[in-house]
Amino acid sequence: MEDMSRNIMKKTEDLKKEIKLLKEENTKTKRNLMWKVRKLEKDKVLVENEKMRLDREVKSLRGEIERFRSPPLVVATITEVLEDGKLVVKSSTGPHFVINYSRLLDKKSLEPGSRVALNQQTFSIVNVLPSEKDPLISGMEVEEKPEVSYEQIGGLEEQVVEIKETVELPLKKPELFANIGIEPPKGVLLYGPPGTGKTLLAKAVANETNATFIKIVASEFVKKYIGEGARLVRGVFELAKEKAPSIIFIDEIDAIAAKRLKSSTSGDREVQRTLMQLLAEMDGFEARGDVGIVAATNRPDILDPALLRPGRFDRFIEVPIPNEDGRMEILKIHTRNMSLEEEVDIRLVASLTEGASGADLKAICTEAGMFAIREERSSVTMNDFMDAIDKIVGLEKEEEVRREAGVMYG
Ligand SMILES: Nc1ncnc2c1ncn2[C@@H]1O[C@H](COP(=O)(O)OP(=O)(O)OP(=O)(O)O)[C@@H](O)[C@H]1O
Repeated sequence: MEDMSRNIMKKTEDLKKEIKLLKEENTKTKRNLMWKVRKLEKDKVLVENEKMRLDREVKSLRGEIERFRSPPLVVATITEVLEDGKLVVKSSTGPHFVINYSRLLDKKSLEPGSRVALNQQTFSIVNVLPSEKDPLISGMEVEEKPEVSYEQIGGLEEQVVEIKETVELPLKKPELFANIGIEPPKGVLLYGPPGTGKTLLAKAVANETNATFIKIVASEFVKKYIGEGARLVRGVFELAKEKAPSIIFIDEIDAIAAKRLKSSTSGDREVQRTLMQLLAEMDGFEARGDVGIVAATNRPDILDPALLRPGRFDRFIEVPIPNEDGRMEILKIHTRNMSLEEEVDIRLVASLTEGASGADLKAICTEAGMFAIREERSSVTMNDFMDAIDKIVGLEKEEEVRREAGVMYG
């Protein structure tokens, strides 16, 4: 009896153990299954995302195919807007058409001169096109009366007097020259290192004479508009006459007016043609008229003497790197509106910046201001200026090393 009861107990024990094991196994399996379900759910989301992405790609490729399949559109220019909701357009292939247009189009953009794209079969307007950009305009800067006055130019008193006499006076009082019986200079050449204020001087003259300032960068012209230089020069002079009084400022003139080299590539010939056109334009107009011509270069030594003959650029004004007093004047101008700590000694900044151009000094002031802003201060300290000098002078040195192969002005 006792044996039996022990046996039963043992069996019960074993069964309990087995149940416990099974329970544990069950929990494990459950956990595994849950983990698998979660993973599958994650995979599902990934697959769904991927599907969405592929759907989008298919859609965009379909659009692309559609675009390739659609017939080309005809470009036309509106010549007349008729009263009954119709337009007369001149297609780029020649003929004129009278067409209807959708009321959904912005009526304001449909005016004579606007360019539109037409469906080849139905001749309905598919698109109003942006106006054609004249390459002449994108190669030049045109400013009606620039906002630069002589007070914003530091350390160039003599140059200001000279430019007033040679460019401003003939524009303002041509009769003075006529009475005395002399021709004022036609073109004035400003020469000196980069960033010394040549553009500023030309802009200030334009401001003083209420003239339109038309700036072209000769090197850009040669690079961007191959084969078009001469036409563009003509265009610039035409525009200057149209907008008169005006000042034409030709920056980096050496790019089109370097001494003629013996070897002549097609690029050289193109530059030659541009220069010839410039000379022809200068020869063809009245010095006492209302267009002033100012050119600038860092390399006066390489200019073609033909350009410097009387009646062309026959006045030269040197715009040098400022001396200490000049630097002081320029620093005063650029710190005029800055909030400075009392300790800031501009004279010391001027004495520590030997060799800096006006543009460098402006950069030093801006950088000093940036140091203060970065440290969330509301005024600039002497330390900020010292750090700024280090930074800008350091950059200059790097630049010098990079340029070391080129022969520079001075
Ligand atoms: N004499 C100066 N007085 C005050 N600011 C100056 C002076 N020179 C240069 N600057 C500052 O540097 C900037 C660049 O000068 P600017 O464009 O006149 O030089 P640039 O001689 O025409 O140079 P580049 O030969 O590179 O065309 C000016 O906008 C001005 O802020």
